[in-house]
Amino acid sequence: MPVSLYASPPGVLFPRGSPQEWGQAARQPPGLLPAQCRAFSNNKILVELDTSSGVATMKFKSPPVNSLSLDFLTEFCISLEKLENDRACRGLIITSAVPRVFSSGLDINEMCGKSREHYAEFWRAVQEMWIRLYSSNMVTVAAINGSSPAGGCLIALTCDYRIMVENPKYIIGLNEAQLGIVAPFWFKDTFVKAVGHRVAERSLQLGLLHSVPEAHRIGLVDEVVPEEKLQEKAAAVVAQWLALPDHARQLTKSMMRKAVLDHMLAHREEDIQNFVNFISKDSIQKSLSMYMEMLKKKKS
Ligand SMILES: CCCCCCCC/C=C\C/C=C/C(=O)SCCNC(=O)CCNC(=O)[C@H](O)C(C)(C)COP(=O)(O)OP(=O)(O)OC[C@H]1O[C@@H](n2cnc3c(N)ncnc32)[C@H](O)[C@@H]1OP(=O)(O)O
Repeated sequence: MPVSLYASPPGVLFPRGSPQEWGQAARQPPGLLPAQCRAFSNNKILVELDTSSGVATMKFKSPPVNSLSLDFLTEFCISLEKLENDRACRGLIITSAVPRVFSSGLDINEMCGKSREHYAEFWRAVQEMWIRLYSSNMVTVAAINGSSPAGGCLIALTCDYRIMVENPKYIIGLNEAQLGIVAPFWFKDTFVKAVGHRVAERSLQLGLLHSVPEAHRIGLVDEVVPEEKLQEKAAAVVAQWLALPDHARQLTKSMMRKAVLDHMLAHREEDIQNFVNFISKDSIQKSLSMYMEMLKKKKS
């Protein structure tokens, strides 16, 4: 019997309507998947569950860069909830269906020129995503097949294990400082837990985006593999973790993560207010606009 780490985290994010309705239309037609495979999909995420192994693969499919918009976060949380509640699912591999990018992090458009109410709703969705993934009963593995700055890196850090594809063009890190913004305390805590205080402090203050070998060296990613080996390696890692009794692994995970999770949950509303006040400042809005301009110029 799975042990609930945080039974029913606050589900304020979800739209009304039956979760069963969601994704039905996008189900794979019968015959395309092996009998032991179930799939559901929405606009931004595809999930395939292999019921024989108990492992689901979640693929981000929101081009051009899998940015974490409010819609994306909502669909991500609904997908996580469906899997968490599915007794056939014990492990989750998160990866990208978009070439060269795992996730570009929070959608900057959601943080520019919007109302305070919108910022609050958006930030609650970011929190919800992290709470669900960080407290998941499932074994979670990030199969990072592209660049993964800021919020993208947070998703990877929130998993139990990170495997990244070796590619000189890919980068990963919490680069918020480069945008003139600040990684909130629970991004920082998640990062510190993975790489230690000194490495995290330097990386966060400088807003570093690490190459793949460097990310491996500092412990930001656990393993580096060639692209063609990624899925096989991720499946092997999940199988290794799932070989342990669920209750022992889940309680250990809960114990290791409790302090960080409790801290966040205790300060959740305050964190939303801090975000809204911070992001509404003219100076921050200007920094974000300049960063978006810079991204666009880089292309031309
Ligand atoms: C006192 C304390 C108070 C606490 C307050 C807390 C505040 C904390 C606030 C927020 C935390 C923020 C977290 C974040 O995640 S911010 C997002 C950071 N992300 C980035 O910096 C990544 C930016 N993107 C890239 O570097 C690249 O796009 C890439 C490496 C991911 C991919 O490169 P490439 O394949 O070359 O694609 P393009 O650069 O050409 O991009 C294509 C297209 O997509 C747009 N775009 C890219 N990233 C984003 C994004 N994150 N949001 C929105 N849009 C994005 C890009 O502009 C291009 O658009 P187009 O020109 O219109 O095609």
